[in-house]
Amino acid sequence: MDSQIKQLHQQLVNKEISCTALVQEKLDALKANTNNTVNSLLDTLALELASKVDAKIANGESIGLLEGIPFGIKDVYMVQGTYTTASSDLLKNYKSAYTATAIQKLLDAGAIPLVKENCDSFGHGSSSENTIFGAVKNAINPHLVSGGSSGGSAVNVAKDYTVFSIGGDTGGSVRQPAGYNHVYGLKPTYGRISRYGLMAYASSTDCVGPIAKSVEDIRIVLNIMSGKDSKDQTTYASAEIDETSITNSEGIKTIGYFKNFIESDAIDPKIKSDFLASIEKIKAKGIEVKELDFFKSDILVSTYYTLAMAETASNLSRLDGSNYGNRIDDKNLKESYAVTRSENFSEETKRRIVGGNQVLSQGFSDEIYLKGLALRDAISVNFENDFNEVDIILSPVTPNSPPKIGDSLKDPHAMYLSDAYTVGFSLGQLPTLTVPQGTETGLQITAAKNNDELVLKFANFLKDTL
Ligand SMILES: NC(=O)C[C@H](N)C(=O)O
Repeated sequence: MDSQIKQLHQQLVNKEISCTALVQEKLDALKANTNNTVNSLLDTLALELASKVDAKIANGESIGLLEGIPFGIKDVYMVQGTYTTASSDLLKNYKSAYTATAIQKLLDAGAIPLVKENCDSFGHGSSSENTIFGAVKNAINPHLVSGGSSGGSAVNVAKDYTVFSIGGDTGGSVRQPAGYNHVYGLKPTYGRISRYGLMAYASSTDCVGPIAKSVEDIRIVLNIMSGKDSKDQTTYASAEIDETSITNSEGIKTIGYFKNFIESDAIDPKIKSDFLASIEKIKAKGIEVKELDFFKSDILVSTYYTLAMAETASNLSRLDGSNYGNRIDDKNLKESYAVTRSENFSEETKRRIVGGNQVLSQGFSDEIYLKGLALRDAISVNFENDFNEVDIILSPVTPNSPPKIGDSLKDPHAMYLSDAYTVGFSLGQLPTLTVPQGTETGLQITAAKNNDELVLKFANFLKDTL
């Protein structure tokens, strides 16, 4: 059985393991880990919840599928009473006053939260080095970065410290670290899962995204978290995805890939040849493959970063030390804001706030911000047209393999460019999943809006094909 959730559920029900022993084993592994995945452990809460599950089983009561299953949470989600630091100095002592909707749904289903996970501060980064808790090390090679921003979450899953983790994906933050650590990571259609209680980075592309070791576990967790929420007006009601509907490849006849992604000078030759070899295997299974034309990938990167920086400058303007966070007092209120923000935000976050405010300022906004919005519309129309021709768009997750620790900090521009294949699908608000097959950093499967089911279906097909 592929699904770790189902396997552990069976073991709990058969009393082959106790929930307390399972939780304790994972907490010990998290505590001892040298990959820097942990910002704070939720050990007291986790063990309390585990003993309740054990008591239920001992009483002969039935338990739900997620009951007693240990999971991790990227440190940008509110969980009442826990530290929620966004890996930043500014919020290093901040405790959540409420719980995010997506996390509450998992808690209601009985899943057990173990850890708030290390990540790039406020989601700003592609390497999980922009953090006050130390760079997260890759699960396969600790000299390399874990990817980001949900690096701690992907490594915890890869190392079996958590059964699944909840990352957040604005421009690739779930998919890219999932690729770098050889696990599955989904960015659902924007609005499928409520963002309430997810610390806002760029609100128009922020998505809650599960990371796990199988398509089936992604499906289970996605179903629990999905749904309309009155606290997030962008959410919509979606039908549950049934297990049997994703175990056949019916409905997938044609897939496409972007020629200029694969022909770009920036792509690592090995990633290119592995991708093209995967395409041949897919064709051999009777699927038609079309080459698609698209904007150059550097246009995707510049459009994404223009809008993401503008949105984060606006979202983070509330963090000035007056209501939350690590306030530093100075001569007067204005100076106190300035010192608090200058001292407590990282270099990367300040770069984005300054860039974002420039993009939004008078004299620049018409030429840059409004142009960014217009390009985003054009990109979305391009995708809609593509999905009239193909059922799925396939691409490598990244043009490059994971860099060495330290390299991304030296060259932020190169780091932005490494997001070339993930950010477009964020701008289009499309469902897109990383699978750990096909290239060194995995493949990315994308479908039309609200077609998350097709993405999971194709992932199962690829597992049997590659
Ligand atoms: N947050 C994300 O989705 C990661 C992306 N590299 C960014 O810095 O915006």
